[in-house]
Amino acid sequence: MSTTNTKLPKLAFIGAGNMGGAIIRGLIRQGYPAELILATSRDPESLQGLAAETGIQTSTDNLQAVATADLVVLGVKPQAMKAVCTELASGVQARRPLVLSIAAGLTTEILLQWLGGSLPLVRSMPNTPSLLGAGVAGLYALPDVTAEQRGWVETLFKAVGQALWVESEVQLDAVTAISGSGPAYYFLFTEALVTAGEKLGLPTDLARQLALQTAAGAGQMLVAGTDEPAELRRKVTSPGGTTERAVLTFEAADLRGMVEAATAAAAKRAAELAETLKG
Ligand SMILES: NC(=O)C1=CN([C@@H]2O[C@H](COP(=O)(O)OP(=O)(O)OC[C@H]3O[C@@H](n4cnc5c(N)ncnc54)[C@H](O)[C@@H]3O)[C@@H](O)[C@H]2O)C=CC1
Ligand SMILES: O=C(O)[C@@H]1CCC=N1
Repeated sequence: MSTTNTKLPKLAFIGAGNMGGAIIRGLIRQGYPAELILATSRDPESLQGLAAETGIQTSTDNLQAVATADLVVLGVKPQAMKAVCTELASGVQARRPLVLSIAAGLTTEILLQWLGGSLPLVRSMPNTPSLLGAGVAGLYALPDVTAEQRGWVETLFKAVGQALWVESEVQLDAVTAISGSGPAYYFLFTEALVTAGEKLGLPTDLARQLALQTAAGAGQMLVAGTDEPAELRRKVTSPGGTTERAVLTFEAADLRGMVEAATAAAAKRAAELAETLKG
């Protein structure tokens, strides 16, 4: 990233916890100028730590933070969002920066209502592998977001992984169900694999190492993209062999049906969250 480009936007992160902090660290790693990043938080100690590590500016005054920003990142928990948006409303309506929400569930309609009226707004759904630069985020922009502003948002998320746009806002509930919550599904499967290894007689540490490295290796093969997931599976599955028995057991227990039911429940919950928090 060019550090001499005068068009780089000035960023204000309102809430710099796990996710906001990960994006800030990613931007700094990519060479984004620290003096163009300001972050606020309710946790002064972690904010000081982040500032010492990255050289960014910090403040505990949210309104002051947005007063000079081109892009305001709303990085607080969904439950804290109403209070934060209401506090920011006068500042963002006066300055009219691009606003980016990373909160699960909360719709653009609700956010704009809390922010005091229309604004250029992007909703996103990142995921926790962003902490390691291996995230993926689904993004939805309101029609008045400019191409340049879309570019700013892509810069942010590409600093911690991939950034993919969706056409309609309702698709973000599906993104939440697949990739937002998705890391937890792989962690759950890995937990189950460790327990199964123990039950088959392996020491816990060995079962753990085998399961973890298998997850990492399989993940690397998937993203290498040389074969589709189904083809990769077929290549492990020797006819009449061990994998075939295991896969048939999964299919007989309707693993695919379980995945569909689980992700449908997550998507439904994303929609419910918005209703619950609307207040
Ligand atoms: N954890 C996950 O897997 C994912 C989380 N998200 C979303 O990211 C958002 C943030 O989540 P995390 O980073 O995990 O939470 P976190 O609790 O680590 O960070 C929240 C930050 O907001 C700050 N904060 C709280 N109230 C504030 C206020 N009034 N003014 C300024 N700062 C304030 C806290 O001090 C903290 O720094 C949430 O809205 C969540 O829905 C999105 C995708 C995945
Ligand atoms: O579980 C949740 O509600 C959040 C959104 C996606 C991941 N964590």
